[in-house]
Amino acid sequence: MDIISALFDGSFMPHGHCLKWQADLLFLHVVGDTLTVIAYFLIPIALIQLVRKRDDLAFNWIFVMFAAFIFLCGVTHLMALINIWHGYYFLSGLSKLATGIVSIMTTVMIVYLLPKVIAIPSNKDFKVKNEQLLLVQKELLAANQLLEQRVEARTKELEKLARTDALTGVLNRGGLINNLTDEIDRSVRYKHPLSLLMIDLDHFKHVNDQFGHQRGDTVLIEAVNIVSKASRHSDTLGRYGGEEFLLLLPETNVTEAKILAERIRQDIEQHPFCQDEGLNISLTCSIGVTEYEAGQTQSKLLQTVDRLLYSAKNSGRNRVTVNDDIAAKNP
Ligand SMILES: Nc1nc2c(ncn2[C@@H]2O[C@H](COP(=O)(O)OP(=O)(O)OP(=O)(O)O)[C@@H](O)[C@H]2O)c(=O)[nH]1
Repeated sequence: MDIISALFDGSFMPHGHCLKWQADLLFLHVVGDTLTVIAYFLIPIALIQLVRKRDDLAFNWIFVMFAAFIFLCGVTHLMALINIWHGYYFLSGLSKLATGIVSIMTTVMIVYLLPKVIAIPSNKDFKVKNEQLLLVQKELLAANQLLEQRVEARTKELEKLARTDALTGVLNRGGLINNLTDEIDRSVRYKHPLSLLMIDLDHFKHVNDQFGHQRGDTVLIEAVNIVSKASRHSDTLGRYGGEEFLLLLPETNVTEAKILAERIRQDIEQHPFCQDEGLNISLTCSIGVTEYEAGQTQSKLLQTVDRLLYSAKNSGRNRVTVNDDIAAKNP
């Protein structure tokens, strides 16, 4: 109770006496302290507002301590203002003590925090880091594009491999069927002729039996070269089966196809196979020739050319058999 009444004991000599109640001095002190009090009470409000709105700020509790310190400074100035007319020096001393304690605590905390705050990256650091990251992102993007190009190229390569006959390098059966579908579509769309040759080496089994499987492989490769040389770039050659090949001839009618088939037959008949290995293997082939007819299905077309090939075989081999019905329409 005594402490409380001592605190609010304003009976001491007011500070105005020290200033001799001189108006200009009073004016200076009153205006100076009033402005300081207003500022020191407003700054903590702003700091508390900042902490409330930006709870992500690092070490934001130091702003609260700073707000308390400035508020107490404001109280001290307020007391100085009051003490011009009243003598509340205990209360004034108490406010100074509180300000001192909070100031010291804030100072200690600032000293403790200083290295940590200095270590926080500056805007300039962030800018540099950001530029580095953008550069890395650019490099990653370029690497990704390169990777995508390589994957695309590799995929194309693999797709090509999947459609290629490993021994002869021409299309395999799957690839041939794909191309035939496309060629039929083109032929239907543009009403252009499309012919088909099915070429089968005669008695090829004998080559294998007599000269070995490896030489048989060489014969197949050479036969492919002969057919490729005889045909156009726009023609498509593929291996349909073991020693059976299919040649697709776009923009070619059955009459023209027959001429080509005959040339291929002769080229194979006249070619000395396996010459590089010191041999001179003679071989003939049989060829079925037909032309795509409007409305015909792909399987019907293949059946027709297959039937013609076997007709050539049955007629004694080493010959070309043409679909006469169509040939009659293309004299
Ligand atoms: N070397 C080799 N031989 C193959 C390959 N594919 C199939 N053959 C052989 O080709 C031969 C085909 O024999 P056949 O179907 O009796 O036909 P062919 O002997 O040519 O008789 P025709 O067709 O009736 O004139 C078989 O001996 C198969 O082993 C291959 O990739 N390499």
